[in-house]
Amino acid sequence: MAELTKELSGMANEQVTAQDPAPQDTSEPAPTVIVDDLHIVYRVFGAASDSEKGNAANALMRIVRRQGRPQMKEVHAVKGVTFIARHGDAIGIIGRNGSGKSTLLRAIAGLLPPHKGAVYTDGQPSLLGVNAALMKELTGERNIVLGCYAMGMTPAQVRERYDEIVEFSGIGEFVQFPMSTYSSGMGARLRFSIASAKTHNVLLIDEALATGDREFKRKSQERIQQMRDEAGTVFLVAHNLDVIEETCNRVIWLHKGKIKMDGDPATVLAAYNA
Ligand SMILES: Nc1ncnc2c1ncn2[C@@H]1O[C@H](COP(=O)(O)OP(=O)(O)OP(=O)(O)O)[C@@H](O)[C@H]1O
Repeated sequence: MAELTKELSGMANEQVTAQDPAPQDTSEPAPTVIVDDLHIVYRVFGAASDSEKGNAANALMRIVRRQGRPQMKEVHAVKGVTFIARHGDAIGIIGRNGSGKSTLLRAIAGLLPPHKGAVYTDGQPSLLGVNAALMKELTGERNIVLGCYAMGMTPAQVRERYDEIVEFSGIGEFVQFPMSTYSSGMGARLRFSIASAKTHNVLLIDEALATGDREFKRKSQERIQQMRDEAGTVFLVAHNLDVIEETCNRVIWLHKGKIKMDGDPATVLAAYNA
């Protein structure tokens, strides 16, 4: 990994950096995530070609002609992204809708195969997203237990952390109700509480804090800080730039699948808002 780090720092890249990279400092924390010239391409089957789209007559003709083979379209969502994240980093990822933020997180979590390039991670990253896999038809209680098992906790560890998870989520007696009865904010809070009950080397948070209220936001920011202190790395995608500014020590700005800027929050957010 050290060799790759050296190699990457020597690589030419077109990204704008807000601050000059620090000279090689041997006391720098070790890398947790290395993203090396990553390209992610989605293949959408059944998509219409550009000349055919958006036309009801064309759609009808396709049905009448029983056109068998669907068209395949490619969406190049991440285009040559390169960066290194280190222990103790909290990295905010910002950018317009469709700029590739969620795709990048999913690729770091190992859920999307690179079309080109690679992602190297220290341990298995955990992705906590708006659609994180909790089961709506099960109660909060059951989801806490299953979620903790899914993160590799033992029954004894689950028993030990259970009350704290419920307390942190603030969902109270709703823990006994199916998650389908929760508001989106309650669901997001429970997901964050479960995910943060375990120390992660790399935690990826996709908009999960967006729906929490002010009190929950404060608590979750403290929890993220605690994870950083325990030398984990946290990635945070949020449209709420205040959350990014208050929580992160570094911000990556994605634009049309490429890194437009990478640096300290004040500088990058100022440029983004300009
Ligand atoms: N499952 C998918 N299949 C095909 N294309 C996809 C898929 N998911 C995302 N895309 C496309 O990839 C590009 C990047 O999407 P992505 O969701 O990563 O952006 P984002 O920055 O997270 O957007 P938002 O801020 O709206 O959440 C977009 O053009 C989107 O249409």
